[in-house]
Amino acid sequence: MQLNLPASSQALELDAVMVDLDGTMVNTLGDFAEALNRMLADLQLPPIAPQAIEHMVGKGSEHLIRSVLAHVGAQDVEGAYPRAWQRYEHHYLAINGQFADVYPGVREGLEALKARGLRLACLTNKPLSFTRPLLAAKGLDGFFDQVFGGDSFERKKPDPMPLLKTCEALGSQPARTLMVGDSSNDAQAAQAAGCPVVLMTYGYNHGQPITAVAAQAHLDSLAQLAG
Ligand SMILES: O=C(O)COP(=O)(O)O
Ligand SMILES: [Mg+2]
Repeated sequence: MQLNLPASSQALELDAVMVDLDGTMVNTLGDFAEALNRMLADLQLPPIAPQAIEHMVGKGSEHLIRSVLAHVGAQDVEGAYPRAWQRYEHHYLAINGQFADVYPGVREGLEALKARGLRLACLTNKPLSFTRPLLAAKGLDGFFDQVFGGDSFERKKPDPMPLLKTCEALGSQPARTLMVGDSSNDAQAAQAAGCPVVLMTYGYNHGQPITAVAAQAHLDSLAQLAG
């Protein structure tokens, strides 16, 4: 089907859409802050502010934990990492979704894409064991034919591998499969995979303006895809 992008003369010929999770569908900064600060308390390390965490989200949990340990001045990041991961996983699963909200327009946008007969996948760098319960808790799980996390494949976004594997699972050509994301990781992966990409302006992009990242469109709400 054809998808017309707002503020663009471009129409995309699509069979499927891959949708990122953190910063695109759900504002999970509160969950990250809660789980990370409980982890830091267990390790007897100082807390971290949510604004600092926002710049570290996007490249998966391993990268996030290492960045946080370095930020709070852990003496030996690699030495502290195994226990940090174990405490983080424990706390994240305990609070998953309690400090997180679905962004306005997400349900409307997903409903509109589904109504047009597009196959949908959730493709996130978040571990799959965190992803499935979060989608269910927010009532978003029913939209997706496929759900893949940062540990579903050998490599994560910005590598194109997760997108190519997801296209395969959806039975859709990359050029006819739209990536909807919020960060340069999504855009780089899409470009390398040969997928069109649209970027949401409200998410997390390592503290850099997302409008500086090339995309078919930059949108303030997923509901704009419904138009
Ligand atoms: O967990 C992360 O690092 C970010 O996840 P995302 O790919 O859904 O933005
Ligand atoms: Mg994201």
